[in-house]
Amino acid sequence: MKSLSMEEGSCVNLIEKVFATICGISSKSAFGRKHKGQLEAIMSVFEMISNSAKQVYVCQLFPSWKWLHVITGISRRTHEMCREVDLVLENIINGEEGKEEEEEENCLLSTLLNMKDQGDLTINQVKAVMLDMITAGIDTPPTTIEWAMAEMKNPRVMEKAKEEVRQVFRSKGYFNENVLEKLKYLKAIIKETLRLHPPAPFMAPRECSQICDISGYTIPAGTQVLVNVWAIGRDSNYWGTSAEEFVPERFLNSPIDYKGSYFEYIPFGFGKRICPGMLFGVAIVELVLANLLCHFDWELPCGTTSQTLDMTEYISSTLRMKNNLILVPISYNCVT
Ligand code: HEM
Repeated sequence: MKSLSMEEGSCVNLIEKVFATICGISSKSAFGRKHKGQLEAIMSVFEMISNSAKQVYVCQLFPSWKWLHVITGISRRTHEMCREVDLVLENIINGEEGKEEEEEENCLLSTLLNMKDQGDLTINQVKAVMLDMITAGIDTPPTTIEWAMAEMKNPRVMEKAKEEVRQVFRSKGYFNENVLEKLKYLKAIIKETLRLHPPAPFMAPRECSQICDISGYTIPAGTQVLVNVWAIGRDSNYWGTSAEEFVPERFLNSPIDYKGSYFEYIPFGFGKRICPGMLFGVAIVELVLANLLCHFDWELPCGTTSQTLDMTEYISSTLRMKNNLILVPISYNCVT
């Protein structure tokens, strides 16, 4: 977590800071020790895909207008982007394949390449998994961290979180997977953040396999269906009169988890296509937040108060804060 060092007392664009750290963690587990040389290539793939995901295409609403893609040049641009992404992935993979045996290590890419050598995967499947890791795994944890820190504008929540994190750090001297288990309130904060601000508010689209009836509406077979996780998370039928408020306590002593078996709470989706990076993603968010809260006090910049902090949402590749969260870190020595 060295890259999380902050300049005392100056304004910090939190998501930018956290993004770089998480990109490093994710690409290290995907690409191993050599990830540093690949970071730029990985980021270029991420940029290309997320820029294309930001576009709204008319034929998503009117599928019979697909010809519009051809005459407006969208089809051509999409093919060009795919070729470019493919080339970058090819270069990353060739770099890994060219490694001497003693250089090989236990990262996702080398595991996938071993499977490919044994005939269990094709090269296109290897590329597809790596692309999934980059596109689905890099943006979601930083977005969650930014929203969690913004919601902790409530001093009661912030104080309680800092107290818990610092107490645990004092008794252990570090954070690892076992120590994170003790951070019950922090875990509740993350759950509450994902309830109000799910980074993927519509999950992956589903296709209706047979005609069905929902609340009097007939949904024909083959219809693309989007599940509105965001609206479900704010529905007062499930969350009561405080549905719109940030109250982490609702998750203390609650059986609701991330596994998609409580349909009122599905920030990681559910069923066959539930997020495969769930455990990894939650661990990253917990680890980064624990460190931020342990080693720093946080203030809003001059002129901003918890009432005026802009919490407007913005749909990009994930559901982000429209205006990045700017905070002022004050170093805190939690050992003394
Ligand atoms: C806070 C962090 C994260 C959140 C909230 C999140 C959320 C989601 C959601 C809602 C889906 C769609 C699930 C569905 O439609 O049922 C998804 C899919 C996916 N996620 Fe995550 N995710 C997170 C982190 C990660 C990480 C760290 C990785 C990789 C290391 C990852 C990899 C994936 C992949 C590959 C898919 C696509 C699965 C498929 O299409 O079958 N996610 N994620």
